[in-house]
Amino acid sequence: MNHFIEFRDVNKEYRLGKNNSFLAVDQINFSIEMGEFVVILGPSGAGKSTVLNLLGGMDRVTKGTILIDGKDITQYNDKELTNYRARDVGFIFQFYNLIPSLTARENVALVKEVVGGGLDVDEVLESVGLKEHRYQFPTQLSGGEQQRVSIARAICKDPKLLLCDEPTGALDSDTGVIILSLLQDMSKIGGRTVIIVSHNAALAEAADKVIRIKNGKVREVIINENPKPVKEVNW
Ligand SMILES: Nc1ncnc2c1ncn2[C@@H]1O[C@H](COP(=O)(O)OP(=O)(O)OP(=O)(O)O)[C@@H](O)[C@H]1O
Repeated sequence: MNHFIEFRDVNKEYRLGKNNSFLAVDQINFSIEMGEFVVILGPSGAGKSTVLNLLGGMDRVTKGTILIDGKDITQYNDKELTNYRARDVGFIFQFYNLIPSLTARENVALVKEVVGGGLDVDEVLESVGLKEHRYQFPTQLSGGEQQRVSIARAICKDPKLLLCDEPTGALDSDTGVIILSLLQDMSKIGGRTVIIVSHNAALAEAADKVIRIKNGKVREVIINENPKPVKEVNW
């Protein structure tokens, strides 16, 4: 069976000075199917963000293969990797990285302009509940609203996958639930592949697949036959 995403024996070693190195990702194998809502869990320093960065083409493996939709991204040259990042991956981070001098709408439209193609900006803003706020600047928006802008920015190019690194890390828990619910809908209703890195083990109940990482290794992969809607999880 061909998987949408496959990590095969992936290592990431960081060089620390001349004679020292650190294996942040140690022989990792896992697969993800198209449209899955996946959470990568693990303690601080486990290697979660490193895995996400390798998946998003922001960093290169030391060894191993990463297949995305049948293509081995570890073999991409710099230009191919830049194109992959720009067209195929939507990133959502803990801090929203919005451009302060642009309105919500302009922040989203800018990405579309750079990448080309994609979805209608106003429809995307409406789908994340920001229609009324689209002409406001980031400082005039709440944290949850700013994160919605960053989600709109990530999905407007209609990427193959959405990668989210602690997307609720800077939000209060009620707002966090709303954002996670929106991300779950992106997968359940929108059919997108959504991968979230989190410390929050409660999120496991809502995921189709849970990948637990510790000390750079996959400790466990759990497939949930009946994931809960985020709003029904006991946070
Ligand atoms: N550029 C780098 N150079 C050296 N070591 C690094 C580098 N980036 C990450 N590491 C190390 O790799 C390990 C894994 O880091 P990573 O950020 O992937 O962990 P994490 O599970 O995402 O942690 P957290 O939940 O705290 O963000 C850590 O011990 C970190 O110090």
